[in-house]
Amino acid sequence: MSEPTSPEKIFPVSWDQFHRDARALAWRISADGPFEAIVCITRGGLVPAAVVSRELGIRLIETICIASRHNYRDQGELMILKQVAKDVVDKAGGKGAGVLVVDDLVDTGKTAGVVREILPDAHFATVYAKPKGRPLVDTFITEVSQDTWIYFPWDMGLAFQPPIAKGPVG
Ligand SMILES: O=P(O)(O)OC[C@H]1O[C@H](OP(=O)(O)OP(=O)(O)O)[C@H](O)[C@@H]1O
Ligand SMILES: O=c1[nH]c(=O)c2nc[nH]c2[nH]1
Ligand SMILES: [Mg+2]
Repeated sequence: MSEPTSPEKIFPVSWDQFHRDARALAWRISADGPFEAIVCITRGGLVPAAVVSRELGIRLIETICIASRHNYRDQGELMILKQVAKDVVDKAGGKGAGVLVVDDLVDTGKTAGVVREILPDAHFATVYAKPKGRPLVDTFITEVSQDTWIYFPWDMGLAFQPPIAKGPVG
C-alpha cells in the first residue's frame, strides 16, 4: 500500500478510543454467541481479543500467528508462523463453528482469507475494516476508506505538534 499523504487519509486511534471500539465490538457480537473459544490473529488481534474475552467471559484463547508486513507498511508474502492448535479446530467440528476470530483490522482481506480457509464456519470480528476486506468479516465497528492508514496506539507515542499557523515543517 502506498503512503497516504493528505491528513484526512490518516486515522490515528488513541488507547481510549480503541478500548471503546473494542468494547463496542464485544457488544455487537454478544448476540451471535455463545463462543467456545477466541482465535486471535497476532499481533494486532491480541489487544481487542483481551477486551472481547473480558466482556464476553471467554477464557479459552488461542492464537494464529501471521505476519504479512515485513517492512512496516509494505505488504509482503504472508507467513503463518504458528497454526491454530488442533484441539481448538477439533472442538469446533473441524470447521470453526462456535469459534470467534478476532483481529484489529481487515485491510486487503488477505490475512482474514487465509484464516477463513482454516476455520470457514468461525465468526470473524475486527474493530476496523477497509472496503476490500470487508466482505471477509462478519462484524466490525468502523469502516475507513481503502487509502486510509490506521495508526494504532501501540505504534505511537506523544510528540510535539507544531502550531497550525506555522504550516508544514520540513
Ligand atoms: O487485510 P490484510 O491486508 O491482510 O491486512 C490486515 C492485517 O495486517 C496487519 O497485521 P500484520 O501482518 O501487519 O502484522 P501484525 O498484526 O503483527 O502487526 C493487521 O493486524 C491485520 O492482521
Ligand atoms: O497499523 C496498521 N494500519 C493499517 O491501516 C493497516 N493495514 C494493514 N495493516 C495495517 N497496520
Ligand atoms: Mg495482524
